[in-house]
Amino acid sequence: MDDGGAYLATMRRTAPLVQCITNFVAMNVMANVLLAAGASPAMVHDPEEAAEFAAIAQALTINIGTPDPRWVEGMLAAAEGAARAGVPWVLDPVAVGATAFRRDIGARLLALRPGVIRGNASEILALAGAAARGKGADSADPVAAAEDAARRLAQTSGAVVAVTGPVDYVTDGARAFRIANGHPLMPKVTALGCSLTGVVGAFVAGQPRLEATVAALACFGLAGEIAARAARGPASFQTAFIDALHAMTPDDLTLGARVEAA
Ligand SMILES: Nc1ncnc2c1ncn2[C@@H]1O[C@H](COP(=O)(O)OP(=O)(O)OP(=O)(O)O)[C@@H](O)[C@H]1O
Ligand SMILES: Cc1ncsc1CCO
Ligand SMILES: [Mg+2]
Repeated sequence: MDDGGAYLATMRRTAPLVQCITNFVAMNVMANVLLAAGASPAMVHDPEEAAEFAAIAQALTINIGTPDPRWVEGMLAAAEGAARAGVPWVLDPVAVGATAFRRDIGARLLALRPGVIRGNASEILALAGAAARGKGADSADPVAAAEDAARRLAQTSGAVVAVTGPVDYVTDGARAFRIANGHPLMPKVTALGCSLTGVVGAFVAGQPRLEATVAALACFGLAGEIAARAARGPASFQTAFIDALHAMTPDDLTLGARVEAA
């Protein structure tokens, strides 16, 4: 797992169409982050078209950040459409432990077998059925506390599970990696995690799920490190982050990725 650049190069070459069902907070920044990374985002969520669109996308991502019943119908239809068409899909279970509504949505989506689940530590703990201390969309648990839950969730769901935070942890239930890239300004910009879920979708389109997810996380974290050098605070950081993602070459990623087997 020492050539993250190859996964970035393939993603750029194919420029995958990524269908994003995401929250109202994330929609604009997520689309811009995906364009900067080299993918083609499309925000398509209504049940009238979500399943049909999933069959023409190269990846689908579903984020439950600001749900309502009609959007949930669109999420379920899209996940089913993706499964029928063999399109990989990524679940971002925002604040899944916070309310009964979110727990129910999380369980229904999990039953539709996401290829990857990407969340912060509190979200992965809650989705796995363990005690979690999430503070709404923010994590209140350390990544290390969610590693066992992530491994179990990967084994029971068949998904690759990514827990993000200061050091990310990714597992398919058998193998696992830690990714040390990133910067403390990243959680100070809302929806960067949601945007990362989109980038994970772009990387897993047509590529092996575990390795592509690790490469996506390293790429995202490295862009954060580069952006921090030019930033004066969270607002200028967001701008610099999109620029850094756009400027990153496959060689930059291979040299800058800090990935270790766990
Ligand atoms: N303290 C930190 N230091 C370095 N990198 C971090 C830190 N916290 C988060 N990150 C990085 O920020 C990115 C987003 O992860 P995070 O866990 O904050 O997502 P999230 O909680 O789902 O965010 P949001 O819900 O706001 O979209 C990841 O690339 C992660 O590695
Ligand atoms: C702040 C916030 N609230 C619901 S979704 C979201 C974006 C970060 O997950
Ligand atoms: Mg999140």
